[in-house]
Amino acid sequence: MTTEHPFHVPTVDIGAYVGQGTAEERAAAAAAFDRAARTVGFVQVVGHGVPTSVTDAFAAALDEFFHLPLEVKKQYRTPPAVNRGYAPPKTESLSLSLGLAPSNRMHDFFEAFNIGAAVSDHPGLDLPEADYPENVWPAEAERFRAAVSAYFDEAGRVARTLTTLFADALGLPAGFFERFTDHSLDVLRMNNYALEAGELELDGDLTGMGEHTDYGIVTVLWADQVAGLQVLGRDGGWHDVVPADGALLINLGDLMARWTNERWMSTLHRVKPPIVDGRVERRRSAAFFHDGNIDAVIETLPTCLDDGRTPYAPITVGEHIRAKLAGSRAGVANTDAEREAARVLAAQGS
Ligand SMILES: O=C(O)CCC(=O)C(=O)O
Ligand SMILES: [Fe+2]
Repeated sequence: MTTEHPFHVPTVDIGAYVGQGTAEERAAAAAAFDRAARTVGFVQVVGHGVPTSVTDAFAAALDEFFHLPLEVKKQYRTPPAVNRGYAPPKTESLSLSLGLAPSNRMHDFFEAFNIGAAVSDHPGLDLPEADYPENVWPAEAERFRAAVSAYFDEAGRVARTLTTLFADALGLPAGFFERFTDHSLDVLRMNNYALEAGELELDGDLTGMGEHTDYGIVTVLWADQVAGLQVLGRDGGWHDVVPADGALLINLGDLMARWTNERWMSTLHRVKPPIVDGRVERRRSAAFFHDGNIDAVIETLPTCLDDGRTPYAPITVGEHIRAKLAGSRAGVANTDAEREAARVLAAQGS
């Protein structure tokens, strides 16, 4: 361990990109984001413009669904190959998205509900149904669909605003990312971390969600201000991170690390809830994954070629995401994530 880089998640105000900020204000925000992306890979984003009324209704909708009986929730399961609907506790293992066996030999205890971009959102494009499946909506949670859809739209707007900022931060022409994201494979994973009393003993080393990097371009993370999320710092240690007041946490995914040849970091993270008085404190989160067009080819950006590192081989969004989901959802260890897996192994024990 070294104290050379004390761990800190920087705050960036993107208000100048949400509204019509001046060129100077935009340049300052882009430069601040670039610094954070190079050194941490996680950012507290403020000035995002998501109304509190939308996040409040969204949080209530999560409660409405997750408080339903397990048997009801299970009606909304889909096969592992379909990344939609309900995922019961202990059915997924995120560390397998890196090709690593879960550290406690158990599945992660989060339960989740996924929605995302569907074929019907893009009439006329003839997108593959397997990657853009239709959503399922729980009939028993009446306000769920409207409230979740409203938040999905806001999170998508924030993600697209961020890619506008990314083009500036990376010295690319305005609108550079649009042709890679006009039918982006966007998914919102809503997570609930809650174990019943009595389930604790069974699980020894409790993992809410195993260590992983996110797969796509950028993730917009809403979460309760409750401990649990841990981020791997450059010091090799895991650090607790909670969203700041009014902030959304933003982190970069593997496709951005590939595009920038790791000038920007796809940072490893996990969820390890602390146990207080013999129980875990319930925690909700929702990760909006902006993953890009299924057919987009991701290769090192022209402005990121000159740093002496060997570029990653070009890959399509579809190839990359399918290998990752086969790991986390279907238990097929991903053998194509050596660089990330090595970083987890180096940090183990810390
Ligand atoms: O629950 C969290 O804070 C993190 C969730 C997460 O990393 C994910 O869904 O990919
Ligand atoms: Fe994640």
